[in-house]
Amino acid sequence: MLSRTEHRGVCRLLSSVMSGTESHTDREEDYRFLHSMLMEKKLHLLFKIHERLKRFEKRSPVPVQEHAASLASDSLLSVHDAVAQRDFEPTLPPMPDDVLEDDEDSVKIVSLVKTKEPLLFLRALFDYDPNEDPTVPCKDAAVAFKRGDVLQIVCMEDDTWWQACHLGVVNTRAGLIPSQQLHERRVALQRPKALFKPRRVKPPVMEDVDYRAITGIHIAGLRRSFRLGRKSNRSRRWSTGVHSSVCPPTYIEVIPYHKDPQDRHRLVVMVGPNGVGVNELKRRLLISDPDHYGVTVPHTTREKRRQESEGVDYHFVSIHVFEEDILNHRFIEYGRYNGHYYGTSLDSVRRVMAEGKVCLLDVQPGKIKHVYTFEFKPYVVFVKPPRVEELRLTRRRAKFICDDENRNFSQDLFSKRKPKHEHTKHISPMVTGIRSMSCYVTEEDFEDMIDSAETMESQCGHLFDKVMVNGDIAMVFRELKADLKKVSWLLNVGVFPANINSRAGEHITEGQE
Ligand SMILES: Nc1ncnc2c1ncn2[C@@H]1O[C@H](COP(=O)(O)OP(=O)(O)OP(=O)(O)O)[C@@H](O)[C@H]1O
Repeated sequence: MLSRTEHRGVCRLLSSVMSGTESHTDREEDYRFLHSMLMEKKLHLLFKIHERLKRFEKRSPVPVQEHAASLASDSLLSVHDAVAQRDFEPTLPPMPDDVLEDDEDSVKIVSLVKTKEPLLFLRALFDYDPNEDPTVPCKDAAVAFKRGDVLQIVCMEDDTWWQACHLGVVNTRAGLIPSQQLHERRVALQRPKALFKPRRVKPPVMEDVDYRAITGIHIAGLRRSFRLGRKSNRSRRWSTGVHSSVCPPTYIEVIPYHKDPQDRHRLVVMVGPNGVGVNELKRRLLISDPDHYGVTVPHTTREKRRQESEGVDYHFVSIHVFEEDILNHRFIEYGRYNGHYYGTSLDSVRRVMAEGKVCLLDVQPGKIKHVYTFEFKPYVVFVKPPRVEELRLTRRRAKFICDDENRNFSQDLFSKRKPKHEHTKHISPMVTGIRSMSCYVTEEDFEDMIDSAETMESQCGHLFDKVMVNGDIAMVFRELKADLKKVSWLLNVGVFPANINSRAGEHITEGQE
């Protein structure tokens, strides 16, 4: 901007120019042209530059270098040459020979070059509060966020501090956030402390070597899905040694996802520790809208019972067919119980989705990867327990219900629990003819649940789209239902495997995790 005095000077000069030219411009349009040209802002700036140079000249500057002029000319020429030879463009690899041998008339090679410019939205996988960070260069210039928040990245040039703003927040401003590298370094420094954190470690339970890997319990018309090994020695389920090899969760790239009316619903995967309430929530969703929600029908190699129907209770298949499906990676998870195979297939998920329903799938966190594909676009809900005080309050009357088939299994599992009624009917109004027993949960189960949730979160937290603390069941259910109605979700892309649908269904034998 010109200063007031400079502006006044320029105006005076220009008006004198104008008055001087009046005698030479006899046409109105010439006059207008000259007027607009002389009043141009750029011209004023040129005057200003000229003024400055004149002032600089008066100081009789000495050349910094003797050859500055030739250097300037050299650099100018080298820039010229780079532009002329299009040197600034990325170098493409040579055309592969075999392509040229093909019968194709013409070949077009398209190369997508990713520059350093951020394209991304990131979902934060940890909480950050600049007020608690003594290393932040300026607290006011930093952005606080909670795990799960989606951040729009503005600049990633600095290795330590990136710039980002919250997505979808009105009047949001960009600010500093710790870079992935910085957060990883910090976690690595804290890790030794975490490793020495006292944890309850239980000795392995020998009976579990032959534990029943599968349940098939009716709960309100839905068969309990195969969380294989859920009932096993829980201290072993999340084996040690994983922490040391896994990078700490930092950020994950996400893309906006808008469901078109003709698109299938995304698969809803629900995970959580034993007894936290995953099935309870599934059951409530199903009852609330059976036309909208559906669950998978499992496969089994055991004999069909009188009261059961093919394709409703199970898909009854031969051992040969089942094993072939295992080899062809058709199962998300499978296992053996009492010498029979049980499993949840990818096709059973597809079937529910093809009916236009939201498929509710309940798997172990370790199996999420089998459905983490563009086909299923899973929305992963992690159900975690509240603090132990709230658990005690809310679960005082909660029971684990098992039918006859799983009674022995249940007795193994909950050996510490005292069965209240040996043979009571299921509380579910939709279940008939199944004798069941119920067991009260113990303090130890609560602790297990909390421990297990912590481990799941630290190991698979980056896969969770939604974390729900299951305290007040009515409230949690309302929140979940509202959440699942949202049409515009964000899809994690950072975790999609390169080879989609390649290998599903890891082999799990009895007692193996
Ligand atoms: N928020 C809650 N408040 C009170 N009771 C609850 C709550 N959530 C679940 N329950 C009860 O806790 C018991 C266990 O719940 P549920 O069967 O859904 O657990 P789960 O996560 O499916 O575990 P598992 O797969 O090991 O059976 C059930 O009796 C259920 O009704």
